[in-house]
Amino acid sequence: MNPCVRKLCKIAGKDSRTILGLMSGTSLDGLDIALCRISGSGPGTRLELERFTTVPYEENIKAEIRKVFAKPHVDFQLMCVLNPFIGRLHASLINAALAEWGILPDEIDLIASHGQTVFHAPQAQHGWGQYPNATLQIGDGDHIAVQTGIITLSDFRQKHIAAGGEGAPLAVYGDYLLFSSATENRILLNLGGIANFTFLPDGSRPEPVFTTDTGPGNTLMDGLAQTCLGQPFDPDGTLATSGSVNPQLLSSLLTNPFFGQPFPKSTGPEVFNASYVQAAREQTGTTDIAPADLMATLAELTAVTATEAILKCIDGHGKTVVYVSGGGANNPHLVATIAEKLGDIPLKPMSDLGVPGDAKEAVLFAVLANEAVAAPNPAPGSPEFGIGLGKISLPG
Ligand SMILES: Nc1ncnc2c1ncn2[C@@H]1O[C@H](COP(=O)(O)OP(=O)(O)OP(=O)(O)O)[C@@H](O)[C@H]1O
Ligand SMILES: CC(=O)N[C@H]1[C@@H]2OC[C@@H](O2)[C@@H](O)[C@@H]1O[C@H](C)C(=O)O
Repeated sequence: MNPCVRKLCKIAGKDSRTILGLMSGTSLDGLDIALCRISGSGPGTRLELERFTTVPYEENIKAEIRKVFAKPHVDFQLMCVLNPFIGRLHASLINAALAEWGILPDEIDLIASHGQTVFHAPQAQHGWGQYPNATLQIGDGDHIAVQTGIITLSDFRQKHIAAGGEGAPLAVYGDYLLFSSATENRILLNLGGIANFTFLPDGSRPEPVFTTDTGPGNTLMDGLAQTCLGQPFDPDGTLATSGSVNPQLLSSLLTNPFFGQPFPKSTGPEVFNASYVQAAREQTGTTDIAPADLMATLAELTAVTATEAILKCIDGHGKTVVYVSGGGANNPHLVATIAEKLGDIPLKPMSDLGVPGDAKEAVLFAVLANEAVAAPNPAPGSPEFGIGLGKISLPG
C-alpha cells in the first residue's frame, strides 16, 4: 500500500485530528490560517481553535490575482501559471506560520485548502442553458501537499456542483455541525466580500437548515475605498458614516435581478463590481455625488439586502438571534446599520459562539476536510451531508 494512503487511513480512524483550515476569499486581503483540533465527526464534531492568523497578501500578489479575478476575459497563460504559483505561495505561508508557532509539519494531520476563487458562474448568472453551474478556485492542492509534506484536501466546491448545488455557499455544513442549538434559532451572517447567511432552526423544529448568499458584503465598498481613499477598505466605516444615502441610486442598485431570484442562490464580484455601480450612477444621474455619499449608499445596499433576506427567511419562526462574522463585522458603521434594520432581533458577534468572526470560514473548511475523511455516514435528516467534499492530494 502507498504509505501516504496508509497514513490517511490512520488519520481517518483517529479520535481527533489536527487540521489546518485555509481561506482566501473574494476580498483578496490575504490567507486565513486556522489551526484546529477536531474530534469526532458529523453531529459529534467538537472543535478547538488552537491558533489563527491572517497573512496579508503583498500588493504585487493582489495585483496579479486581480488581473484574472472575476473577469470573463483574461490572459489564459497568466491564469495557468497562477494556479501552481498560488498553491506554492499558500504552502510557503503555511510553512512560515508553523515555524512561527513552533509546530512541526508532522504534527499536522491534514490541510483543508479553499484555494483562490477566480470565477463563480451559477447558471442563473451565465445564462448559457446547455452549461451547468460552475466555479473555479486556483492554487492547486498538489503543490501545497508537496511543499508542506502534509496531506491536503482542496477544491471543495466541485462536488457540491456535481451533487446539484451552485458550489456555494458551503458554510452551512460546518455551521450546522458546530453552531446548531437545541433551544435557539440562529442566523449566522458572514460579511465577507460577498454576504451570506446560514439559518439554523432550533432543535425542536422540523425545518431544514438553510443557506444563501444575499449580495454584496464589502466588495463594492472596498472597490470605492481603493479608488477614492487609496486604502484597501473604508477603515471602521469612517467615510460611510460621514455621508448620506442617495435614495435614487440605492433604488437603481436594488433592481439587479440577483435580488429577485429565489433562495438559495450564490453570487460574486462577477455581478457586483464597479461596472454595476457605474451603470446605476449613470442611470440615476448620480455620477458626481460625493464619495462619502456613495460609500454610505453602498453600505446601505449591503445592509438592506442582507437584512431583507434574513427577515424573509426567519418570518414566522419566532425568536431568532443573528451572529455576525467576516471582515465586515469589524466595520462599526455597517454593523450598526444592520442592527438598526433588524430592530428587536439581537445581533451578536460570532465570538459569542466560541469562534472569532475572522476565523470562521477557515475553520469551516477544516470541518469539511474532517467530514471528508472521517464521517462514516451522511448525517440524518440532510441528504447532502457526507457527500465527501474535497479532493485529496498526497505529498508523496
Ligand atoms: N476595521 C475595518 N473597517 C472596515 N472594514 C473592515 C475592517 N476590517 C476588515 N474589514 C472588511 O473586511 C474585509 C475582509 O473580509 P473577509 O476577510 O471576511 O473577506 P473574504 O473572506 O475575502 O470574503 P468572502 O467571504 O466573500 O470570500 C476587508 O476587505 C474590509 O472590507
Ligand atoms: C465562490 C466563492 O468563493 N464564494 C464564496 C464568497 O465568499 C462569501 C460567499 O461568496 C460564499 O458564497 C462563498 O464562501 C463561503 C465560505 C461559503 O461557501 O460558504
